[in-house]
Amino acid sequence: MKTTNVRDVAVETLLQIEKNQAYSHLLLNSMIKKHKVNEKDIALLTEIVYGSLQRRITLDYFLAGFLKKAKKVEPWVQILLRISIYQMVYLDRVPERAILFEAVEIAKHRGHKGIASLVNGVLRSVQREGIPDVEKISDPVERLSIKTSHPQWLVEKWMNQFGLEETEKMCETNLLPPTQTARVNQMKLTVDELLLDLNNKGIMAEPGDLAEDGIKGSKGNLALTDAFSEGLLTIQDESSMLVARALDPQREEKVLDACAAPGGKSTHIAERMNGTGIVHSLDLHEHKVKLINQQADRLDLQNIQAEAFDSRKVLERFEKASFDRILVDAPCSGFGVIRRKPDIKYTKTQDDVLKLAELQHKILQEVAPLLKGGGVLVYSTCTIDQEENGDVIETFLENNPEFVRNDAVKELLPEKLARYLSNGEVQILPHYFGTDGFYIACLRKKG
Ligand SMILES: C[S@@+](CC[C@H](N)C(=O)[O-])C[C@H]1O[C@@H](n2cnc3c(N)ncnc32)[C@H](O)[C@@H]1O
Repeated sequence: MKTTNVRDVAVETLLQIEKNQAYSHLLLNSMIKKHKVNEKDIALLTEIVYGSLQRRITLDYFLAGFLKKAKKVEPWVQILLRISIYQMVYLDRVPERAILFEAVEIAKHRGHKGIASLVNGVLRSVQREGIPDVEKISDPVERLSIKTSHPQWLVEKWMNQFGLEETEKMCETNLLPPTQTARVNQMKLTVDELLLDLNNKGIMAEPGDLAEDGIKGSKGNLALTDAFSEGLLTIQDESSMLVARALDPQREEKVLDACAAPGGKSTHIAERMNGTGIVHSLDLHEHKVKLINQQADRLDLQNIQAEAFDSRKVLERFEKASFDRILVDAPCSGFGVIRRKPDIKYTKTQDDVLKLAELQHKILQEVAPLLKGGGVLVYSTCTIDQEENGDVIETFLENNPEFVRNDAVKELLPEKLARYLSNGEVQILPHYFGTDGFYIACLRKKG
């Protein structure tokens, strides 16, 4: 594949993400397959797609001054200009001459000569005049929004929740590529044994930064290793690995995972139980249940029973007080995983947050009676939004006085986390440890 086409595939991918609100990671994978993008070009394509998506607001701000005289351009032209400016500003290794040439070629073949000359004109002006200095924007919300490409409403919301300094650090971290991490299947081997095995095979990996089950890989895709196919590891973010630790399932217990697909935490729970007992893994969507089963098969776990079921109706399916432990890893806005899914910051709205909080509350309320007295309930999300996290737990505890916060959870979680843990709950922000942003609350039922 010629490099020109890589940029064209980038334009097509970004156009579809915008038009169909498709998830960037899923769409990019299918475009790579469809256009048979070779190994060498995948890195550049990924960088251009993610980079220009991550910095969309910033790039549009850079472009606005140069597009002033042009009438509103078509979406594909805007995207072509964005990816070109992205490469000019953020990618040192691509010569500007090549960027301009290829942008003009794409404009010619997708549009006509007039558009090609507009694209050429805009990019040449950027080259000549340089981009505006975002640090000069005086309003702090607007400056942070444009500098780190997060919508203003989100920056404002986070500033109210965390203050300017934390919000700034978080927004900057959201622009960084995520570290590749995996969870070691400790039913089969230890972290040290797996690291030795990987390093012997030339795969560079080292212990994780936060979770005791975690490793991080520097080069190559851990999902393509023999260790992955042999069920020795599972791709998972380190903050996510803390959830099963907080739940602390014991051998032979009966556990409910109310929102389980694709099965990252169910399989961890099942591993922690050493393949004994039973984990009932529910998910609303039939097609996602298949993903849980695939992971359980790969890891050779016999103690997971996955089924499609709406957790808002579990009382029709299970008996009250029949579970030792329950996990609600709830559907959420995903504001903690913006590094991986940048489209989230442009598509999710405050209305979504409110609807999600309602759903989260309904699920928690429904599963609560299923827990035995003395049992543990863990609620987690991959968001950093107070309304979906602390507020949901606060309301749940008000409505369910038989539940209390389980501060003992701090003994189960890494020492490093202690300063962020209080009253059995922790909000991890992405810049604390370079992990996803995550919320975990651990509760106990009296009795
Ligand atoms: C955050 S994801 C779970 C991730 C999973 N625990 C893991 O670690 O791989 C939330 C899941 O909840 C599911 N979900 C949404 N509404 C649900 C409902 N009413 N009942 C059961 N599952 C639901 C979604 O399909 C989604 O797969």
